[in-house]
Amino acid sequence: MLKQYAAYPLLAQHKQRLTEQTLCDLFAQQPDRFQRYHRVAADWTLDFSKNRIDDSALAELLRLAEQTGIADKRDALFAGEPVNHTEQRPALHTALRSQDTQPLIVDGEDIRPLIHSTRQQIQRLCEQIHGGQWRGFSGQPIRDVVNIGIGGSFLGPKVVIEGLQPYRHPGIKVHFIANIDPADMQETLNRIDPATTLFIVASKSFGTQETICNARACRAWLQAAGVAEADLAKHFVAVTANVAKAVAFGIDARNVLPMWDWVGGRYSLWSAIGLPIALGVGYQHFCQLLDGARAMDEHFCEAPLTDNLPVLLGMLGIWYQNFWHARSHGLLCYSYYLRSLVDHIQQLDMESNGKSINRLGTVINYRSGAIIWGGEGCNGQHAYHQLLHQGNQFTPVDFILPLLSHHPEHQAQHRILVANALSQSQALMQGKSSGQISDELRAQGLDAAAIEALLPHKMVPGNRPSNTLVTDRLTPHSLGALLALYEHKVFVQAMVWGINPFDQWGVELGKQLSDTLLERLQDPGAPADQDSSSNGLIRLYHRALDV
Ligand SMILES: O=P(O)(O)OC[C@H]1O[C@H](O)[C@H](O)[C@@H](O)[C@@H]1O
Repeated sequence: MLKQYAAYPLLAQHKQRLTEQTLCDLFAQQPDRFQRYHRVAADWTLDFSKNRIDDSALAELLRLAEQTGIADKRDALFAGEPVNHTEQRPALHTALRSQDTQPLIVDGEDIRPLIHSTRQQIQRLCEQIHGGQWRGFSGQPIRDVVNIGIGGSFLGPKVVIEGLQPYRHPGIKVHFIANIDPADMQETLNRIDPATTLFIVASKSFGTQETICNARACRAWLQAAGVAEADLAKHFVAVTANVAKAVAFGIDARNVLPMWDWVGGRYSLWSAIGLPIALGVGYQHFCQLLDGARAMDEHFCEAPLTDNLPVLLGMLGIWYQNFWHARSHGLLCYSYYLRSLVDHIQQLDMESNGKSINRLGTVINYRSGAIIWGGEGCNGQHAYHQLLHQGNQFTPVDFILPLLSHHPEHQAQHRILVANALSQSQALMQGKSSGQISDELRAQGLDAAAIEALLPHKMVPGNRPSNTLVTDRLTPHSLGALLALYEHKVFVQAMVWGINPFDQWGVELGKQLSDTLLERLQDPGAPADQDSSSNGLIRLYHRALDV
């Protein structure tokens, strides 16, 4: 698909042309690059001037977006058409934050009232828990909320809870149990009191092994603490699309909040999966988070392609993946509060666009989803930035930077963080030439031979592209907008690559195989009927148990 668009060969020519020019050349030719190549939307400014583009390459990239029919495809997404064609479902996460009151029909039913009543349920729960009316088995109010869930039922709420720590509700602490590794659960249980804990079992399917296993173990922990069967309901709520299974698990039907097939797991933090967010930072802040996402939705729908942040981010990603042969994309978050953002965006992007089959069922002959990696700045500077500066992989990155701290008494210290973010993108762009390095070494008193020996090791090639996204302050509104920005970036890229970003069949195989392997692990006398690597590892497990 991609290679058939008229813009494709022209972009390949632009790439050839721009290979000859460094980012510093481009900045010298266009001293107004920041002015030309920055855009503002929904609390965020995107500076994309430090990319290997000029006006004509950018125009061609946007023509490619246009040729893929991005505007129509976006409208189909928002209108609730079955864009997830392998599961014959719409993907209506945007409806969860919309204020539109026009009916939106899915399977013959208007989903607006469902969204509305679920929001009311979330609000009511917040009132009861924050107001101290909801009480545990011994009559004490709830102080700890433990979200048991994994994947989309974990990563989105976690990034928001961490991101909005300055807004946390004083009476509630939110914890997460995701991993089947019992250490995750036990370490959490060690920190909480059964009498004041509410568990949220968050699972769209209510069939995910890790979640159900952890939920059972937490129920047993409550029972062991003396909670009678009749009182368990005071300590459990569920969020799921499979109410029957939640009720069969033992959760009071009145305490089951709905999820729907038309919301993908990794797009679900805006639904009742966001309950821990509302409980952790307050319902009003949860609403502001949705407002921020809606502001980005409106921008995505209304702004021309040339001003459209998700389109620009998406197309720049295509530029590097498909024309400059990048394999990965880094997210460098200069905010402690955003330290887990990369985990969420990793699932969002890699589970959505990690596909090699197009919508027609054909293997694609171009690169699709990038490997997403990254972390928290400045910390990364003292770890993996070495590879960014001197390694031989072409790796575009996004810097994400709130300009102001939530701790004004430490503004001077925060300024150092800002300086580091800016200096890293500058260093990636400019590098350091042999002339500069020789001068420095000479000034330090090194002789010519020593300088010649050190020079290649100290040179920094530069010419490495980056985007910088800044906002004044990380608030519920700006965080919502940021998360929606990346959702739409992923969508734009999927449309250009012609793939379905809303299914995830690849994750099923491991789940299937693990059942058989679990049987072999449970039985020391099990036949060695797997491949020799698996048989060998099973043997080691049994041996370790014996020791
Ligand atoms: O919410 P659940 O049904 O428990 O699913 C949890 C997660 O597990 C699945 O295997 C998928 O990879 C994720 O997309 C999903 O979010």
